[in-house]
Amino acid sequence: MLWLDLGNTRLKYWLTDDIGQIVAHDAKQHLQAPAELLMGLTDRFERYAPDFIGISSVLGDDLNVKVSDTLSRLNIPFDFVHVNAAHPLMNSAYNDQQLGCDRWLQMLGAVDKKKRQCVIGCGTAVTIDLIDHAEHLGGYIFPSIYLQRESLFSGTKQITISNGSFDSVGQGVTTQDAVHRGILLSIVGAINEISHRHPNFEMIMTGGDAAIIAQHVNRPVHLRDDLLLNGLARYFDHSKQP
Ligand SMILES: Nc1ncnc2c1ncn2[C@@H]1O[C@H](COP(=O)(O)OP(=O)(O)O)[C@@H](O)[C@H]1O
Ligand SMILES: CC(C)(COP(=O)(O)O)[C@@H](O)C(=O)NCCC(=O)O
Ligand SMILES: [K+]
Repeated sequence: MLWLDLGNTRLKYWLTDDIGQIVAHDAKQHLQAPAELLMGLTDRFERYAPDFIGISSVLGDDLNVKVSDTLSRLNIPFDFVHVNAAHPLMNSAYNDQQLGCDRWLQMLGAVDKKKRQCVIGCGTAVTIDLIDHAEHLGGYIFPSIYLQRESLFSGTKQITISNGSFDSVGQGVTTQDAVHRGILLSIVGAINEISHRHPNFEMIMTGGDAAIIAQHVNRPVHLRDDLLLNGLARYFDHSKQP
């Protein structure tokens, strides 16, 4: 099986064998041209010869059509995930016409009827979702580190910070540090606030920036970079069962 996760910044793929072990995987910035990036991967995908391609996309219909056109050339069956608020594994109070497919699949990959869970996606946006014994209560969306830095750059005259590392939440004494620590604090502060409000929820984090952010959260966090993959596998496994 080949699994694709089309996020707002990066295209991720995983190739799994018939017992679900990951055989190959990669993540690449698609620079808002995912179909073109995919074109460059088609011969590799053909060599993999998967029997099915399962796709999570938050890129919208126009890009999804271009992705479909590219994949159609491979003669490999593929399908996009559609959010189902009444899925047997998890019921959601969220508007399922609006809920991002990646948020839903990350939850589907983690959901456990016996637990209260806080699932945090650290991608282009940071998403926080609360699941109480397999009931999705809803969640939060806010800009992640690069989006926040870009908005300061474009929204102010004197802040022209465009690179640097997000590695501390200590107060800064230069613009460079005040910007990077302020942004990280805004994200970590929000997560710590949600964690404080829901002390008995298990904290689970995924996404490209999970490792950077988790280390500043004031409670143990389960880092799961396979969460969306697990959700894709559960979704398509479920859709096959009678
Ligand atoms: N402007 C940028 N410069 C460098 N890295 C970036 C930039 N924007 C995003 N990234 C990186 O891309 C990754 C995005 O995470 P990912 O979970 O793949 O997001 P999405 O699912 O939204 O595509 C993160 O590791 C982040 O550090
Ligand atoms: C919130 C998101 C942009 C996160 O996407 P990502 O950061 O993984 O690219 C995505 O889940 C999305 O487009 N959601 C639709 C709006 C909603 O979930 O309410
Ligand atoms: K947008």
